[in-house]
Amino acid sequence: MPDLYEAEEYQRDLSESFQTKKNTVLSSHGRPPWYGENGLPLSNAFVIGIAGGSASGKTYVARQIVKSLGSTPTVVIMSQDSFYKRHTEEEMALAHANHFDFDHPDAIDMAMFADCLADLKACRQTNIPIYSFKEHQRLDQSKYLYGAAIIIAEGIMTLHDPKLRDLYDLKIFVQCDSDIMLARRILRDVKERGRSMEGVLEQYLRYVKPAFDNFVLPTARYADIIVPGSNNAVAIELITTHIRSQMNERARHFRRNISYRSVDKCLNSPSGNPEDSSLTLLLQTPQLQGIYTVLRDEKTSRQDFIFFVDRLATLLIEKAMELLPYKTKVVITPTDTECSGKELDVKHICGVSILRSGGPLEKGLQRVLSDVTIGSLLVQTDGKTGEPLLLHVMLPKCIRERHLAVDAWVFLLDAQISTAASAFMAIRTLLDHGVQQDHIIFVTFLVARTGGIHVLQSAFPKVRIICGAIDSGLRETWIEQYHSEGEGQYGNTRKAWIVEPGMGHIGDRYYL
Ligand SMILES: Nc1ncnc2c1ncn2[C@@H]1O[C@H](COP(=O)(O)OP(=O)(O)O)[C@@H](O)[C@H]1O
Ligand SMILES: O=c1ccn([C@@H]2O[C@H](COP(=O)(O)O)[C@@H](O)[C@H]2O)c(=O)[nH]1
Repeated sequence: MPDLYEAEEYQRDLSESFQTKKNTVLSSHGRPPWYGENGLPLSNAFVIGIAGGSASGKTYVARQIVKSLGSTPTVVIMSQDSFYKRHTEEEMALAHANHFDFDHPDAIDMAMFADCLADLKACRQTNIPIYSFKEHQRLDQSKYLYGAAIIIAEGIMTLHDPKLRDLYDLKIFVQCDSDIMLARRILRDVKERGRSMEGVLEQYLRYVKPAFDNFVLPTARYADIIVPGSNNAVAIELITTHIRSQMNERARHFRRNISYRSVDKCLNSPSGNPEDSSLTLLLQTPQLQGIYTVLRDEKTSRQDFIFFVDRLATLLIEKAMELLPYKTKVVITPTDTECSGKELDVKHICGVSILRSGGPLEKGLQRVLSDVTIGSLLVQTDGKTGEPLLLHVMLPKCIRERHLAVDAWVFLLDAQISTAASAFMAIRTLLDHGVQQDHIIFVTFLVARTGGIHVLQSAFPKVRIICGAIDSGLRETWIEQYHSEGEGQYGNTRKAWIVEPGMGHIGDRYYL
C-alpha cells in the first residue's frame, strides 16, 4: 500500500509542479508494535542521514535503499530541501537572478529540520514545510508525517550540524565526481526546476561549487559509510543488510505477550471498587439484554442486525458523552424566563474508528454529535505472526497538529476488545500525536474478559472504556483463506481470535 500516513487533502491540493515527490517518499508493509506492554514506546525510529553534493545521487541512494529493503515497515524519506527558509520579495528577486546563496548553511532552517526529525525519531507526528524550487519559496501548506520505523534524511547539509548528527543511527556520504554532479544538475534544473542552462552554470560557479568545497565535502569525515555516486548497487546492498539486522533486533511479539493474562483485576480498579475502574459497563437492563440477544443470534437478518447495532451504538455514545466536561450555560426560554443549564466545555471533539469493525459505531456518534469529524486507523493482523500492523492513518486535523491535539477529546471506536492488540496500537497512536490519555474514550460493543483488557487498562489507566457487554471466552484459531492468482485458487491459514459467546464478526455482519 503506497503513500501511507499522508493527509489526503495534501495529495489533492498540491500540483505536480512543486516536485513534492522528491521531498518525501513513504512506503509501508505495515508497522508492527513500537511499544511495550506498559504502553510506552520501546525504541525510536531508525534514522539515516545521507549527505553529498548537489546531484551527487542522495535521493537516488535513499530510494534504492527503500526498494532494496522490500517488505519492511514504513520508511520515510525526508529531504532537507523542504527546509529552505521563507524568503522576502527581495530575496526571491535575487534568487530568480541567480544571485542568492542557497548553498550556505544559513539558507536552511537547521533548527526546524532537527525538531521535525527529532519528533519523527521519537515516534511523534510532525508537519514539515513544503518548498517550491520554481518559486524559490516556502509554501503555506505543510505535510503531515507519522509512523515511520525508518527515516532517511537527505540533503547537502545533513551532516553539517552537530545537533543533526546526534540524531542519526547511520551516517552516509555520497561521493561523486564533480563533472558528473554538474552534468546531472544542469539536466535536472532545466527539466524539473524551470531554469536556463546559463543560469544553472552562473549559480554553480558563484555559489554551489565553493560551498561544496567549504561546507559539504568536509562533512564526509563524519560519515560511517562513503557511497559512490554511480555504480553503487553493492554499497546499497551492504547498507540494507545492516538496516535489516537493526530492525530484526527491534522486532517484538506483542499480541502473544498481552493475551491470556490473569484476569482477576481485569475489569476493576486495584481498589476493587468498580466505580474507580476505567471501564464502564452499560446498565444491564432487560431492554439492553434484548438488543444483545438479537445481535448474538446467528439467525438475525442483516437488516435487523444493522438496525439494532445502530441503536446500541447510540446508547453507548450517549453514555460516553457523560464523561465529557460541561459548563454552565444560561438561556432565556420561550416563556421569557432565565434558565441555567449546561453545555459541552471542549475545544475539539472527534471520532476515530479502528477499521473495519469500528465503522458500525460511527452512525451512533453522528446521531449524537451531528457535525463530528471522524478519522480512521487501519490495524490488521499479520496472518503469519498474529501481530498487529498499523497500515493506514487518517486522522482529523485536530489530532494531526500537536498544538490542537492536546485539547482534543477523542471517541475511539472499535466493535470489540479481545486481545486488545488493536486498541493498544490505536491508543498509542493517539498519545504519539499529543492527545491526553484522559481525553480518550474507547467505545465498544463487547469486551472479552479473558483477553488483553487487563494489560490495556494497566498500560493506559486514564483511558475510559464504555462497553455494553463483557463476554467470558476468547479462543485462538486459524482461519482458511482462499485467493485467486492467475489460473488457480490458493489457500492459506490466518491467525484469528474469537470472542465467545460473542456476536461473530461484527464488521462483516454489518457491511457484507
Ligand atoms: N547511481 C546512479 N546511477 C545513475 N543515475 C543516477 C545515480 N544517482 C543519481 N543518478 C541520477 O542523477 C540525478 C540526480 O540525482 P539525485 O539523487 O536527485 O541527486 P541529489 O538528491 O543528490 O541532488 C537524477 O537524475 C538521478 O536519476
Ligand atoms: O530555491 C532554491 C533552493 C535550492 N537550490 C539549490 O538546490 C541544491 C540542493 O538540492 P539538491 O537536491 O541536493 O541538489 C542547492 O545546491 C541549491 O543551490 C536552488 O537552486 N534554489
